Amino acid sequence: MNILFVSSEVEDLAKTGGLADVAKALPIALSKLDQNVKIVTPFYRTTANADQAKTVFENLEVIAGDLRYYYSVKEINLHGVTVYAIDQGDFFDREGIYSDGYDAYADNGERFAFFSMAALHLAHVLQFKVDVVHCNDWHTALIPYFMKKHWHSDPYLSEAKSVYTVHNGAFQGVFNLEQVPFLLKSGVDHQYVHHGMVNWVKIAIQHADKLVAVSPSYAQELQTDLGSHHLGDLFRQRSADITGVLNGCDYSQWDPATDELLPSTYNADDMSGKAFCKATLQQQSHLPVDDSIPIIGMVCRITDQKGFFYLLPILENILHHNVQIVLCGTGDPQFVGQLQELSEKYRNKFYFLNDFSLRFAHLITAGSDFFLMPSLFEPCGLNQMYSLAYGTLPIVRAVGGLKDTIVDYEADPETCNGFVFHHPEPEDLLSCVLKALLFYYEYPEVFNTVKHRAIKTRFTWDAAAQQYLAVYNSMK
Ligand SMILES: Nc1ncnc2c1ncn2[C@@H]1O[C@H](COP(=O)(O)OP(=O)(O)O[C@H]2O[C@H](CO)[C@@H](O)[C@H](O)[C@H]2O)[C@@H](O)[C@H]1O
Repeated sequence: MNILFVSSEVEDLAKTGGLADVAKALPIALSKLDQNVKIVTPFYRTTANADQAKTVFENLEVIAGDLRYYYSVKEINLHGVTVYAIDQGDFFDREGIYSDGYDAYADNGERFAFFSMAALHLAHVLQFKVDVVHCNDWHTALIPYFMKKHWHSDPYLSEAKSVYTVHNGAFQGVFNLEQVPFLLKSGVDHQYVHHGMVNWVKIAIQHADKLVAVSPSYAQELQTDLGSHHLGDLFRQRSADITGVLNGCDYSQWDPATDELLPSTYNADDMSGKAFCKATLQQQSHLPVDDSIPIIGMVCRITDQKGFFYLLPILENILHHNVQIVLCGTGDPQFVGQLQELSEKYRNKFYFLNDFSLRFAHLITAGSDFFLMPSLFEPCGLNQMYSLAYGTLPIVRAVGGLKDTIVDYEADPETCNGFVFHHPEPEDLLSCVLKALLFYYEYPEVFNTVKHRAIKTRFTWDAAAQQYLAVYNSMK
């Protein structure tokens, strides 16, 4: 099949979160299944590996009404998969990807409406006869609509079907139409405009041939009022076309046996290197180096989604116990401020790195005993899979993909691989963390057995790619 995979971020090139991990690993896994995949993504100022990019087209033009937009295309080889990076300086040659800091760029709608159309235009320019256009999250959510409205008689796109994957349904691309000249001028049917506003994800739900959620539980949750980010009615109307496909874990990047970012590698048969990683983590976090103290690690965007509003009220309570916490993340300035205050107050117990650091993320994953993900919602979650692979036991809320991947000790001692709580409330979270700590101190042998079980768990991208292929084939 000829697959055009369109994503606003791709790991190794540009990344702010889990979408990037998927946009690299899934196309590579699909190409290993002999599919012809081409990735399209923006060429940002911060795009890494830019030195390897070669310009393959210049001065291409897309038109929206009387507006003309010009762009070039750079080609990059990503482990055998061709990436076409849309180079449009006004839109993408900036400090950040979506924002300069915390505030989103005011013209994000315009930037990604253009990008979505340019991705389709590029398929035409390449004379790539597309079977499936696979779009991801709000940035590319207009694509299924553009395909029907503007490309229905194009020789390369007229027979193409569209798949829309929901990685995070909370971000819906809601814009005032007046502030998106590209969309305004290219024409949008009036039923999608409410009080001057357009919700791109709503349009994708109505126009994509198939919808995929990044875990089976999230596919269910999207069809409930509570878990659908207010889109439940629309998702329910498409229930026959929604599939849940659990993301995989990219073990070429996340395997403690081969991880070049770690001070010491280790594997299930010899986990001594993990203790060295723990000591290094304690050292780099300016915490007492002591193997007997359990470390709870966290790596994430610091947002409501990740549960900070009910973690913060009990963080001090956790810190009163014999434990260390290491957190690496960026996000909401208010949460960040509170976390910084706490880390100063508990210098010997809590280290907070307010940064985006791949190296430190790997060190936390390897050096911690527990990995905390108290998410309010979690479409799939990747870090719990990474931490399992490193023998680091996840403490998670039973939601979305966390529910599909982590089994609590009390639910099933034979298959358990972590600790699970249910209600997004401080008390529930606290008692789960304390239970995990008790387990660490009181039952070291069982803890060890579960660690060994965790490190052997596998969630492969091959399995996920096979399921996506089944979705693509179902549209033929
Ligand atoms: N400060 C930091 N330093 C270094 N690395 C950092 C970091 N903060 C985050 N990361 C990395 O970014 C990625 C985050 O992935 P997640 O899947 O956990 O969350 P995200 O909410 O972004 O993704 C959304 O899309 C993905 C993909 O489908 C879903 O799994 C998820 O549930 C959904 O919310 C991980 O690779 C993590 O290590």
